[in-house]
Amino acid sequence: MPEKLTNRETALAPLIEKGWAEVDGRDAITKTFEFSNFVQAFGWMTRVALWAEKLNHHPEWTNVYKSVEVTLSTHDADGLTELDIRLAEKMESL
Ligand SMILES: C[C@H](O)[C@H](O)[C@H]1CNC2=NC(N)=NC(=O)C2=N1
Repeated sequence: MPEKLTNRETALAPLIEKGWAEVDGRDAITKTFEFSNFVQAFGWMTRVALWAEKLNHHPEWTNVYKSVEVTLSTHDADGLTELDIRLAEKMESL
């Protein structure tokens, strides 16, 4: 069972700088990624999906044309854990 973040502010700071935001009323983070077209957006989702499966940690996300709105939280912990930080960092690097 993953543990909730203890170093919350420190762990979130680099992601906030990259455009992630805390979700109101829920222990989760969100970011909308914008791409140049649908194929770029869906290609990125495909790469993220393979990593999500490898990490056994899955995003909540919605794709509309060339934008992907992502919310990350750990359902098993009912809040943010290190897994959300790792998946967010992976999303930034792909
Ligand atoms: C059984 C399996 O390990 C769990 O259900 C995993 C799968 N992916 C998951 N993804 C997310 N975001 N939160 C979880 O708690 C979670 N749990």
